[in-house]
Amino acid sequence: MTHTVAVSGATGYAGGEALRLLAGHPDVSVGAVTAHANAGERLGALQPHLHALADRVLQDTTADVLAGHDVVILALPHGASGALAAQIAERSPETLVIDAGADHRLESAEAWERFYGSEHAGTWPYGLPELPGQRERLAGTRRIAVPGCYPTTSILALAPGFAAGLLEPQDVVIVAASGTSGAGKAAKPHLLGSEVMGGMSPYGVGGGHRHTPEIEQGLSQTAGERVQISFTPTLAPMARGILATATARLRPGADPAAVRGAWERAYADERFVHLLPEGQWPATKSVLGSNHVQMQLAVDERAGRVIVTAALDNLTKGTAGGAVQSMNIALGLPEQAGLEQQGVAP
Ligand SMILES: NC(=O)C1=CN([C@@H]2O[C@H](COP(=O)(O)OP(=O)(O)OC[C@H]3O[C@@H](n4cnc5c(N)ncnc54)[C@H](OP(=O)(O)O)[C@@H]3O)[C@@H](O)[C@H]2O)C=CC1
Ligand SMILES: CC(=O)N[C@@H](CCC(=O)OP(=O)(O)O)C(=O)O
Repeated sequence: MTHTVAVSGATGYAGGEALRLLAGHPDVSVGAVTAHANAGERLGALQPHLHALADRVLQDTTADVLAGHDVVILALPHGASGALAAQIAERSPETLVIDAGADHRLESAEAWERFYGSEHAGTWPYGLPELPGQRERLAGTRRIAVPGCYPTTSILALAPGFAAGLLEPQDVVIVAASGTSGAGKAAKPHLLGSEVMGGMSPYGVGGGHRHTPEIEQGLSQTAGERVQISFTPTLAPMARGILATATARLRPGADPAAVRGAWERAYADERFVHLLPEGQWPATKSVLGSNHVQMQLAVDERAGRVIVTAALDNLTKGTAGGAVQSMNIALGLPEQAGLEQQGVAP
C-alpha cells in the first residue's frame, strides 16, 4: 500500500530534505507541497536539486490543502504548526501529522514559555526511536514531534551512559558545531558567506539556547533523574553537519572499563547509530546526506570524565531523516525504508 505524504514548508531546508528522501521512498507518494511567500511557484525554481518533483506547483499552507493525506510533514517556523495541526486533525483525524519544528517537543509548558516566549501547543510522542521504549510509543501514533538537530546529537551521545547509571546527572557539558543550514533559509546577517566562511563562532552562550531544555528532557527521562547540562552551540563554515562533544563526570565507583560496553550494548542493534571502532573518530563529512550517526568515546581518568563525540547531518538524521524513520515506525513500514543512502564523499 502506498501512503500519500504532504510536505509543508517545502521551499525550506527541512522540507526540501524531506522531499529528497520521500522521492526515493518505496512506500510513499508525494502529495501536496506547500509554502508561504512562494506559494504559486514551481518547486523546481526553489529546490532545483529535486529533479523528480521540479514541476510540482507550491500550494498555500492551509488545513484544506493538507487534510486527506495519510501523512503531513510540517516543516514550518516555530509557532506555526500548533494551530494548523489542530485544524488538520479536525478535518482528517486519521492523518499522521509529523512536526519537524519545535512546537510539540517539550513536556514542560513552563520551559516552552521561558525559551520560546509563546503559548505551549502541547506534547507529542518524541521521534527519537533509539531511546529506550520509544519505538513502542511511536508505533501506530498519529502525532510525532521530530527532535531538534542538536538534541538528537547530544541525547544519542550521552543516553547510554545515563541509562546504565554510569554518569553524574550534574556537570554535563556539551559543545557542538553546526553547519549554517541549521538556521534555515531566511537571510540573517550573521549567516552571510563573508561572516561564516573561514572561521567559527559561538552563539547562544550561557544556557540560553532553546535546545537546552530539550536535551535535558531526553537525558533526564533516560537517567530516571533530573539531568542538568551546560550547552554551547557554535557555527561552523559548512552547509550541513553537526559535531557535538559531550562530557560528563563518572559516578564515584563507576568502573572506567565498563564504560565502552554500555555504549556498545545500547547501539549494537541500531541501524543508524554507530559506535566506531576504537581509534576512529567521527567526522561530519562521513555522514553527509545519510541518516547515520557516528560516535566515539574516551574515558579521561585523570579528569574523571567520559567524553563522547558524535556527528550527524542536521538535515537528515537531525530533521527530515529522523522524521521519515519515525514515520516508518508509526505506519508499520520497515524502519530503514527510504533511508538506505550512504554518506556522500569526498
Ligand atoms: N534546518 C535544520 O537543520 C532544522 C530545522 N528544523 C525545523 O524545521 C522547521 C523548518 O526549518 P527550515 O527548513 O530550516 O526553515 P526555512 O527557513 O529554510 O524554511 C521555512 C519554510 O516555512 C515556510 N513558511 C515561512 N513562514 C510560514 C508561515 N507563516 N506559514 C507557513 N509556512 C511558512 C517557508 O515558505 P516560503 O519559502 O514560501 O516563505 C519555507 O518553506 C523549523 O521549525 C526548524 O526549527 C528542525 C531541525 C533541524
Ligand atoms: C546553526 C543554527 O542556527 N541552528 C539552529 C538549530 C536548528 C534546529 O534543530 O532547530 P529547531 O529546534 O529550530 O528545529 C539554532 O541554533 O537555532
